[in-house]
Amino acid sequence: MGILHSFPDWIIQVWLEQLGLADTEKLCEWMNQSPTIDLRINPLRTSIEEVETALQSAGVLVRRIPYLPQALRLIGSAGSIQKLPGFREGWWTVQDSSAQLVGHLLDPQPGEVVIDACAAPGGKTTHIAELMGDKGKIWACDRTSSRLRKLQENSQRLNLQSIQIYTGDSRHFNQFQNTADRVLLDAPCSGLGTMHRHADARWRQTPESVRELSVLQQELLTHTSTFVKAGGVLVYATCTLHPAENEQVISAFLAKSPDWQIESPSGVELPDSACNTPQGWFKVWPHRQDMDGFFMVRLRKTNNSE
Ligand SMILES: C[S@@+](CC[C@H](N)C(=O)[O-])C[C@H]1O[C@@H](n2cnc3c(N)ncnc32)[C@H](O)[C@@H]1O
Repeated sequence: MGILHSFPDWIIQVWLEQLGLADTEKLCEWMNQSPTIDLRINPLRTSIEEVETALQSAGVLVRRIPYLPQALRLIGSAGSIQKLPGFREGWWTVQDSSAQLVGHLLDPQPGEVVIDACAAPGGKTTHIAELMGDKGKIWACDRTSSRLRKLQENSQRLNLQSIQIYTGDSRHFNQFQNTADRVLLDAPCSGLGTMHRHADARWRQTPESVRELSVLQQELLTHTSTFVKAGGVLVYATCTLHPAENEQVISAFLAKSPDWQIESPSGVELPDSACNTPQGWFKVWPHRQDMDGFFMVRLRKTNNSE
């Protein structure tokens, strides 16, 4: 039981209800390990083979990651990330594997209009641009301008042209109604799936802050869903493992939105045990997949909706 005490009781309770004791202990052990560093290769600038060779020549060990043909995991200490070969050239971005899965679930196509409603600092926006071959239009919205500056820097470093930035609250944008082929809502959340990356994160949130986040998430989902054209797609994602911010947000939305349904992805590979929810949403438990905790679901607006 010792390892459980390194997390607040209410968080342990949330996990015990979903996992049982033995699995919760494994999750806590995983969350107490040092975080791994994954790279997402920018295929518009280089190839995974070229990055592997450059890193190995600099003495950095890497391995490939199942399910993700453009991803590498750094093995052991790599020193300063920004000094590694290929960083300044825009060959790659640091992004955990589970966050990379979100872009694949969205599955954006060249020439489409995509709205990234909570975009900064742009890990997923830049992935979307790469997946679209930098062809099409991506509206990157966020209410935090300091984080949007980071997004601007990242897209310049990666030499991406298709991203247009909007500062503001995505619950109040009115100019995007029925304009997007796809919307990504990577919602603000309690971050219970990434606590190993932020030393203070496990103490920062409370049950009350989770309740407030859940309300914000539902408001964001309700409004940003209106951005999607009939027949289009919305992916909702968080890096938390709290049902009140995930399953319950989606269930509440679907209950009042008859023109929306969950869609199982085709042509997208996700780790098996993360795919296996009967409801169709994906939950990445870190200790099972060896990647950050994530929740993601693809929703489709039916063709006959306005
Ligand atoms: C999980 S982070 C997004 C991470 C980003 N998608 C990425 O992959 O780099 C959530 C973001 O939501 C933004 N945010 C929170 N509330 C918002 C709102 N009402 N409207 C727009 N952005 C919001 C925060 O500023 C934060 O940047």
